Amino acid sequence: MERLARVFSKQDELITLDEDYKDEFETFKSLAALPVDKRQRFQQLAIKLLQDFEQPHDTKKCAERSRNLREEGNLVFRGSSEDAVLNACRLYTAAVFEAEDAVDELSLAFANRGMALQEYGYYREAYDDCANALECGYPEKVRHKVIMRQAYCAWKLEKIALLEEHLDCLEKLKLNESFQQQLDNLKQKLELLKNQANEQETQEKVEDKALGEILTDPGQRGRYMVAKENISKGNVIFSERASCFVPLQQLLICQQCAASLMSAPIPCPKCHQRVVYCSRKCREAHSAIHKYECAAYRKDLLKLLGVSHLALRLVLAYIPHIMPHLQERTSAQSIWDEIMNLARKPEVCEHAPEYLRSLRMVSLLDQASKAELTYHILCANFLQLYLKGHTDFFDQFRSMSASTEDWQLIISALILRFAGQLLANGHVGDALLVVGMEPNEFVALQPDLWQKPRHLKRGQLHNLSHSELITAINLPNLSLCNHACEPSIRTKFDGCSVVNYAAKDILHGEEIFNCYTRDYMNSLKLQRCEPLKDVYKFECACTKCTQTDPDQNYLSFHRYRCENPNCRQEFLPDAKVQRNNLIWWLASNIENPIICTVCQERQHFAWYKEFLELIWSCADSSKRQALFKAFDDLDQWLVDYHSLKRLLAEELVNACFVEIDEGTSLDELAYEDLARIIRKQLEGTAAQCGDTSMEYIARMTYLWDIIAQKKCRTSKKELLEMKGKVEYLASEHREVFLNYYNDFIEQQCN
Ligand SMILES: C[S@@+](CC[C@H](N)C(=O)[O-])C[C@H]1O[C@@H](n2cnc3c(N)ncnc32)[C@H](O)[C@@H]1O
Repeated sequence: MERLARVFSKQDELITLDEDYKDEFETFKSLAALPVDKRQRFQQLAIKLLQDFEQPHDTKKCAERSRNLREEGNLVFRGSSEDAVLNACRLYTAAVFEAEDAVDELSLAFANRGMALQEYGYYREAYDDCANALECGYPEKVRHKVIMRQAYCAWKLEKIALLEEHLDCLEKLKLNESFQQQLDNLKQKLELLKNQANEQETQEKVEDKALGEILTDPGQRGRYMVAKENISKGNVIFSERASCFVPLQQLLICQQCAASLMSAPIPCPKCHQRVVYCSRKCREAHSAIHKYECAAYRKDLLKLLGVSHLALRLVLAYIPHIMPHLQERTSAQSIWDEIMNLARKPEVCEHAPEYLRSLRMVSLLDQASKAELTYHILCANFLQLYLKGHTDFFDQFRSMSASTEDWQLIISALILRFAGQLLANGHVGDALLVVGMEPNEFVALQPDLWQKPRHLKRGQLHNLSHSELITAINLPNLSLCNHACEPSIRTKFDGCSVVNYAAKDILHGEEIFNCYTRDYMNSLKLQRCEPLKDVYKFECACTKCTQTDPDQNYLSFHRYRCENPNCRQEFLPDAKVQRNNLIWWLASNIENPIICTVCQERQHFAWYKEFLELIWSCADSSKRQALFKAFDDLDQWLVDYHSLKRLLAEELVNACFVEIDEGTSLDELAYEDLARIIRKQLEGTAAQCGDTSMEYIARMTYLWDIIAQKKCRTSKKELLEMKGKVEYLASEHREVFLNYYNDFIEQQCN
């Protein structure tokens, strides 16, 4: 990071930006027009840095590490422990990762992992690993073992054509008696399968609903979306699948579909374990992008470039669509003019291809600060030089009329343009992950959690309660929604797809709003204004911001009863006196004590410290009881759904579950208390964040665990209501939640 900053700062000294920002193309044209020696120095700085980023690599050491891990996996696999198979899968996965480009070891690691995955019941993944092993050159002598395994998995997956193919291949090999027996068995299975049913590829048909249409306002708010008909709360307004996203913080999620619950991640062997796929199919689908990014991942430079990495992905994904419009263009200027023509064409309808919808997103670079603009220019230039020097990206333009230099100019300008657009239009997607897991560990391979594929053990659902931002993602349809502090949509992120539900009833012709910041229930007006102005360059005039008391909703979650025995009145803190920060419990806000607005006495919150002390000692059952009582006593100071009550409930529940997870058994009353506190917390969460929010669902997992263990009373109504929330989860999580419900909870409906 430091090296890049140093180079950028030296480059910055060599360029002067015009006072008036014109556009991305003019910007790079003026850089190209720098005096030759200056321009060379400017570019050499970046080119040298790109070379310096190359990382040493020792294939022999990789092979050694991989072999050790695989051998460790073999020992575990042969062992008798309950978790042997999944633990072996973890070690074999580590062996696959560590092998990197040591293909001999890689093929063995894949083959062994395939064996363990098959044993555990992950047949699709096991099938892929057999193919991976063969592709990496699995030894000829023993290939029949892997092919037999593939055939077995194909049978389990009911893939008739694949099964036939593998059996044909095995027929041609010389097999010993035992393998011949297996082959004969599988041949019989094939006949049975053929008689059973026609193999049908279940194609998930994504219905392309769109209950919103796009209108344009000549003013600042530009394009916006309105309801084409009355839409009831909870209905789907529109869904969208992104073709471009990047994992945040180099998370190891599938680069193609953003799956986060992978059981057999397949890494790219060339870029030092930084890129993974959930299947061979995803790896294949992403190859057109990755072939240009692989070297950058290898140098580990993409993490330094923020939004420009996503901008690069847009360029890589859309260039093949844009190029046919530009075949005859002979100069950079005419190419750029045509791209801008495409970007300006009126919005035909929501069915315009994604690259056009993305080209048409608004950009706010003309309003960016000089420092911000310079940074994005230097990032775009850096990436263009990377593509030129370290990939064959520019070869595709050889058949075009314009020169490679022209295309270099265009690509720099396009990366800059997309980066500028993404600053105002980019989104971040979330998913439920496990807290505190090492970055190179995978949820689906944790033996403590699972009883079989996609079925958690009883009492383990709460481990999937950590909602984290995992992707920076381009969704040009969702980007058409303008901002209001009370959004009309609830967006569900499902890998790289989104589904937008109506968050309230919306009337025909009403504008459909997204919320770009924390909403009016979760922030003061002043706290929202700043990012809206800084990032999105507008002042919010939504109904919530313009009402007489714009903070009333937020403040209703901050009602106190005064501690002063002579006052004891209910009061709402004054946001101005509190300097727009009511979160006194954070250490950073210690200077912001809460003042009673009735008697003007400062509140000392002695009970808060006592509560935390009880949490720290909640391993002790008498302290635990005192803690439950202290929670009920919070009502003396915190009124209704005070947001601190929710937070303290969370601390309490987490602390108790740490004890439960460590084997402490709570008595019946304690479980009932815990369930009561979670229900209160859920009520508060529903009031402030909505009862379909990720916050709600995350906290609900704790109640499901208590119910699954038959430790608290419940009603059919409560169970069915909670089951309904699963709709708002990504499909891979929905499957796990529904399995859990069916395995442990459904039975209690009776
Ligand atoms: C994600 S885009 C929304 C779609 C945009 N109106 C368009 O024409 O493409 C965000 C930009 O739209 C404008 N915008 C969004 N909400 C607005 C609002 N409530 N008032 C004024 N401008 C708004 C701002 O320029 C903001 O940077």
